[in-house]
Amino acid sequence: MALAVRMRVPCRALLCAGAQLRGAALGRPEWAAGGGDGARRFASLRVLVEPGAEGRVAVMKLKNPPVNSLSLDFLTEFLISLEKLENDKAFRGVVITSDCPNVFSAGLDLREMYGRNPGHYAEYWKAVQELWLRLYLSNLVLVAAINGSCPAGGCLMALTSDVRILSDSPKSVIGLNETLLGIVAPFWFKDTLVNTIGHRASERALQLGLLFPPAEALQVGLVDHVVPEDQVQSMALSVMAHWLAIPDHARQLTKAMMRKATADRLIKQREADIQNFVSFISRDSIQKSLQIYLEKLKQKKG
Ligand SMILES: CCCCCCCC/C=C\C/C=C/C(=O)SCCNC(=O)CCNC(=O)[C@H](O)C(C)(C)COP(=O)(O)OP(=O)(O)OC[C@H]1O[C@@H](n2cnc3c(N)ncnc32)[C@H](O)[C@@H]1OP(=O)(O)O
Repeated sequence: MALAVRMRVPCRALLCAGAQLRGAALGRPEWAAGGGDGARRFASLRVLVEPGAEGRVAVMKLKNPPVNSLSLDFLTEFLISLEKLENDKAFRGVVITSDCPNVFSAGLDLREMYGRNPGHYAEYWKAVQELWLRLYLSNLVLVAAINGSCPAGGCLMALTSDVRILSDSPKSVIGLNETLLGIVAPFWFKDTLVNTIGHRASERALQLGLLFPPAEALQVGLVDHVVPEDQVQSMALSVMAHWLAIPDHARQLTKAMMRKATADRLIKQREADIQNFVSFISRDSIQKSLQIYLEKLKQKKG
């Protein structure tokens, strides 16, 4: 337990203080309790939290339409929700899934990284780091019920979970496709992938910006199960029951033992990583790549 306590992420209080302020700015500082489960069911604008099973599992539904892009407001609300669950001793596991049809998450919000100022980029990147650290080091059992497309930052989020279930649908592609946008996956995205599928498979996947369809994602070990779309959540809850059969303290210490060194690499150089991001994303050539990519996304419709 001591290790688990030591692993708590630094700067969390700072970000959450900022998060509450941001919540106030949104005019929605309070969590709305509702339903028969009282305080156990709560929601912000962009994250729904519902009881999953036997009162010890929560289901977090990402609800940032149309594509669950990880905007700064979304990240803030997600982090507050997660902290609430971490602090509630009743919860031992969380299933993370999407409330948006056909998309788990479109990844980082490109509008947060395009045409803004360095201060904004720094604030955004700090929130992205915080999301990864909080999820990667979570004491809870996390199961990603990936019910749709899961590129880049969406894939990173899924990779922080202990288990990944992917829906068997042509839309459900998953991977770190950053190179396709003309950008580079940061080292801690890469580390998380390597820890999941190994070095050679990661090298290929990262350089080519591969988005794996379900059968290939399963084969390479990017996901643990592929099931029909309507069974993703029930499978997630059934896998969760298996993981919850293990005593928490032993499982948490083992998880920490497996993940701490990877997390520490970022923790030791958070500020430098922010500065790297700001200078990289501010380059004219990178802004141009993002502009072209955003235009392509728009044209796809018309
Ligand atoms: C030297 C080392 C230095 C290191 C520095 C590190 C730098 C690296 C930085 C960051 C890493 C980046 C990580 C990321 O996550 S980048 C985001 C990658 N995401 C994607 O490529 C997905 C893009 N989206 C799609 O492919 C599709 O939208 C879809 C498959 C998810 C869903 O398709 P569909 O249902 O058909 O929806 P639309 O495409 O029509 O989209 C609807 C709407 O949403 C907008 N949109 C889509 N994705 C995003 C996004 N990620 N951010 C913001 N907005 C997005 C899209 O433009 C449409 O908008 P509209 O036309 O205004 O309606």
